[in-house]
Amino acid sequence: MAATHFIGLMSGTSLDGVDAALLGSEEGHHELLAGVTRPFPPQLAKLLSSLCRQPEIAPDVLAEAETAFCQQLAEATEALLQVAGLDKDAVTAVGSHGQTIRHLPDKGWSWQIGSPARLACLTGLPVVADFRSADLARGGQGAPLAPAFHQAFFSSPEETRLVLNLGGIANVSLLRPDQAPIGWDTGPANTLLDAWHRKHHPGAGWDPDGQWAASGETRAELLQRLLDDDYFRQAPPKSTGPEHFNLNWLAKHGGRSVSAIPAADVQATLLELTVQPIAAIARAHHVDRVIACGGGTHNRTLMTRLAHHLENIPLESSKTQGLDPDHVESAGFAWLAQQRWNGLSVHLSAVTGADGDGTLGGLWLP
Ligand SMILES: Nc1ncnc2c1ncn2[C@@H]1O[C@H](COP(=O)(O)OP(=O)(O)OP(=O)(O)O)[C@@H](O)[C@H]1O
Ligand SMILES: CC(=O)N[C@H]1[C@@H]2OC[C@@H](O2)[C@@H](O)[C@@H]1O[C@H](C)C(=O)O
Repeated sequence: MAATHFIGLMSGTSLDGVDAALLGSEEGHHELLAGVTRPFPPQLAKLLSSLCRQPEIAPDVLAEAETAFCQQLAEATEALLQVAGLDKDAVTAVGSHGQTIRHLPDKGWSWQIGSPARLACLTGLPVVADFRSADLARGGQGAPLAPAFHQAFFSSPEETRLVLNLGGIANVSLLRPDQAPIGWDTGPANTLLDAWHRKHHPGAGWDPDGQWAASGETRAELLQRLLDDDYFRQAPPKSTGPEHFNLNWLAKHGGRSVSAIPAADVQATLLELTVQPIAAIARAHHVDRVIACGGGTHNRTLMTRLAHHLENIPLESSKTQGLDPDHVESAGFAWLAQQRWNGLSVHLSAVTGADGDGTLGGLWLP
């Protein structure tokens, strides 16, 4: 069978830009052939961030953001093809996640912008998009979707593996030999760390290498207050987003100590809030290995603290398995596009709690 090429586009909850991946597949074997990350122009990042936070959204502002966002998706596709040295005729389709503006699965919906029809027109390529709606319509959370791809790419017949995405939100996939994957969002990964850092270092996107967090001291009482949120206790299926974990949440759950202690101590405590629930999951499921991806893998303090809490469980970057940690999510949407193109069901109901499995996403032709 000849090799096929699918492109995946993802821009996540961190609102840092578009990740694009080119996935080559041949006889069930998948390979990341190229990946690019294009930061959003600052104006667009600001606009998207306000849409994600504002309780009310004006249609004109939304349309403006969506149009500019689609342009970024098309430019990322173009840049990817150039880096890969591939003619677009060799690409079967583009899988486009879109930008999540709201994720409220308990109300039965999750909303991603990024008009697939416009993108198909701009790129001249078929586009597969709207990956979450069918699962939500079947009563599922509509997230996380990555566990199916993680199973296809990272599973082992001998080992129980935990694949961990450290984006704005953290999500895990538990891959056990000969079993369907399960997975869920564990809570915040970088979203609170970024927001708290930005509040105290205006203009700086994130805490480089977690240096500020490393300069602070974890406050056990504050950590316990934050861990008392029901989300951490809730059994899967579950998914979340910055709609829940944001600075208002921190103020509400942290109480007076958030403003009374040094800001660096709050950052150190938020870092523990990210790593401790994840490590507890890995230990409880006796996993043989944790494979990490997402931007948080670049935060050395976060990775060091996670390794500490994992005790003797090996922690490695997805790079050691042949997949750049910055392109796992986008590669996942290339893979999901391939499943949809081939009319294949994606087995995610054990993850999302949907009534059953089925195809995910719709198809837009140029
Ligand atoms: N050098 C670094 N030091 C510290 N943090 C970093 C570094 N590089 C990236 N990050 C973190 O990674 C985040 C981006 O991660 P990523 O692109 O995986 O998130 P996302 O895909 O937008 O989120 P999600 O997976 O929730 O949708 C940044 O916002 C930042 O917090
Ligand atoms: C609604 C939404 O955009 N959710 C994202 C977010 O980012 C990480 C986590 O929360 C995960 O649930 C999901 O993304 C990945 C790609 C997923 O669906 O698996």
